[in-house]
Amino acid sequence: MVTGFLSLFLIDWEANNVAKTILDGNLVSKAIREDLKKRVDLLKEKNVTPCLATILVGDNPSSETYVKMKGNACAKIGMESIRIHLPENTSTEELLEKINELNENPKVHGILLQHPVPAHIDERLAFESISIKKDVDGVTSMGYGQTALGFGKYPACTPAAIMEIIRYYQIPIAGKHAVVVGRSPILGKPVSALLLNDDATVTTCHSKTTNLESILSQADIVVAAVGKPNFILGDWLKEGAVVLDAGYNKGNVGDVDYDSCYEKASAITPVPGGVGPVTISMLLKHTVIAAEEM
Ligand SMILES: Nc1nc2c(c(=O)[nH]1)N[C@@H](CN(C=O)c1ccc(C(=O)N[C@@H](CCC(=O)O)C(=O)O)cc1)CN2
Repeated sequence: MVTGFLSLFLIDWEANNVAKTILDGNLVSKAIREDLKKRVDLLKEKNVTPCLATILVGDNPSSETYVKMKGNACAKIGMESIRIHLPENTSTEELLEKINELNENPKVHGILLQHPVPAHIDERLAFESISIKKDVDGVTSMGYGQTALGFGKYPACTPAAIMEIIRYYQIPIAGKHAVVVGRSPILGKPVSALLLNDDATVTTCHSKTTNLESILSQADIVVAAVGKPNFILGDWLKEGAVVLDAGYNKGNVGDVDYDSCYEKASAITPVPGGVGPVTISMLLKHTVIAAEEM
C-alpha cells in the first residue's frame, strides 16, 4: 500500500502514462569511441593504423562540415584519414579514377564518398566503384544486398547508428511495428532491412504513401528519414512510441517536430546530439573492423 506524497507521485506518473527517455547519441558515441581507441592502439602495436579516405566533391558547406567532423573524429582516436576535396566541375570519370586509386592503396581501409555529389555526376556509378572490402559506408549495391540478407559487415552508417542506439538503450523490437518514413538507398531502405532482420514488423512509407498519419498512429517505433524539417508531428504518434530522428536539415533541424513528439513519445532522439554523432562513430567502427580483418 502506497500512501502520501509517493502515492500522489505515482498517480501523476500513471496519468502521464510514460516515462521519457532522451536517447543521447553523444553518450552512445562516447562508449563506442572509447572501445575503438583501445582497438586502434592494439592495431598500432602491430604497425597497422586504420585509415579512412574521405572524398568531398564541390563546396556544399554542410558536407564540408560533416567531412571535417569525420576526419577530426578519426584523429581523436588515433586513426589516420586522407581527405580528398575535388572541385565542383569534377567529371564522373575523374571521380571514378580517384576512387580506383584509393581502392588500390593498401594504406586505405575504408572509403567514404560524401553524399550528395554535384548533380552532373553519376553518384550511383561512383558508389558502385568502391571496393566492397572498403565500403565502410555501406553505399554499394553489394553492401546493401548483404545487409538486407542479414550478413553485411558494413551496413550504411546512419541505419547502423539507429540500430546501435536501440541496442544501447535495450529497446525491444521483436514483434514491434516499426514505421520508417523515407526510402533512400543509404537510409530508409537499409534501416527497414535492419529492423526486419531483428524481427520488427516494418512498414516503409514514402512520398506516395497515402494515410501516413494513420500508419504512424499504429507505430511502436518511428524512424524519420524523410529529409523535411520538423515534418513528423506529435499528434500523429501513438502514445509511448519510440522516435528516432535521422534528419539533418539545414540549421541542425531534424525531421521530427521535437516538442510535440516529446510529449507523446516514451523515448526520442534529439537533433543535434542524437543519431548524428553515432553515425560518425559507426563509420569509424567499420573502418577499424576493416583494418582488423586486413
Ligand atoms: N556518404 C554519406 N553521405 C552522407 C551520409 C552518410 O552516412 N554517408 N549521411 C549524411 C550526413 N552526415 C554524414 O555524412 C552526418 C550528418 C550530421 C551529423 C551530425 O553529427 N550532426 C550533429 C550536428 C552537426 C554539427 O554539430 O554541426 C548532430 O546531429 O549532433 C553527422 C553526420 C549525408 N551524407
